[in-house]
Amino acid sequence: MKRSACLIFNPVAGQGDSDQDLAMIRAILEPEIDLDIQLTTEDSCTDDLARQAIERGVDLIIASGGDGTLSETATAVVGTDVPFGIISRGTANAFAHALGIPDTVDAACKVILQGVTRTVDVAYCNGHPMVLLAGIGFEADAVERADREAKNRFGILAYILAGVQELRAMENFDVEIETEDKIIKATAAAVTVANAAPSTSILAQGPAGIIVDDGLLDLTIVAPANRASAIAAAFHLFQTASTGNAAERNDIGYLRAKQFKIKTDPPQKVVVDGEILGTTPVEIHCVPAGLKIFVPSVEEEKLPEKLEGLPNLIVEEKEKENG
Ligand SMILES: Nc1ncnc2c1ncn2[C@@H]1O[C@H](COP(=O)(O)OP(=O)(O)OP(=O)(O)O)[C@@H](O)[C@H]1O
Repeated sequence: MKRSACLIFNPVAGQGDSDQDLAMIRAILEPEIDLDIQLTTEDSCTDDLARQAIERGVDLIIASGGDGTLSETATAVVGTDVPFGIISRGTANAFAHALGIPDTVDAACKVILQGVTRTVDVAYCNGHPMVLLAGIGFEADAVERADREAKNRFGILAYILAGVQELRAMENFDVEIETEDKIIKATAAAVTVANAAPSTSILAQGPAGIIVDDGLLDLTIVAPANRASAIAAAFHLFQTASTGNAAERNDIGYLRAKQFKIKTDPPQKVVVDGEILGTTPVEIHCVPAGLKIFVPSVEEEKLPEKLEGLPNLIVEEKEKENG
């Protein structure tokens, strides 16, 4: 019997041709999966569409759109044991990048068909499910500035432009961070708590590598003294993300914990998985193994290899051993 899935599809996400994207998704998935296609509208509650489908007993939930659609759908799937498929068609595609899922429609569909799942941690921020990260201060303002119209016109540039604008108006705030075993007070320009993060979320990159199934959250504090230091700190974080070495500057701090209570003076905006959630204070705690997602099978990853050009080269493929 075919598996059943609810496909939640945002027809206005990203800059691609959504009719063509939907046709491709149907062509790849429908031979093996019965699709109940739900198109989102400007005012539809995407999470409710997913919740109702789960109540109807669908085998999987698939979301296709930008990070907004994916994060709203994820809130309904968290804690349900229903596997979640991601077909990313947005601007930044942070979900796909953070979770190691391809960001092209056909490759993402193939991952779902392969059926390999992985259980990852999630978190709750003031009771709201969070798969990626919470940004307090700087990042929150940058997200608010990258509006729909700008994203349509400039794509990923909209986020960068918004970030640069924000950098000019950077203001520090006092922060108190309480974990399960300590209280930290400092001055900061941005505080980011990540469960998972793509390397482009540079403000989350204090620690070397964020692990999505370790039962812990990674907090990064960025506290540059002036605009020049802010740019240098941003560049340093960009490097930590690309090299895998932890940050070493004095104006960057990081720690891991199961939970964080964060207060700021003055109150700061909070963005969770790309959407403005409200303002500080926040309480964020990790829920180990809270979400089951489709991921590429390990065999699919091409191991680095270069043999061409060796003298007298012969390569024979062996038959695959069982197990
Ligand atoms: N049919 C629709 N018409 C207009 N707006 C819609 C429609 N469906 C969803 N939306 C709006 O799209 C927003 C979510 O967009 P989403 O994040 O999926 O795409 P995006 O903005 O292109 O991606 P990214 O966040 O990566 O830039 C929601 O705010 C929702 O109100």
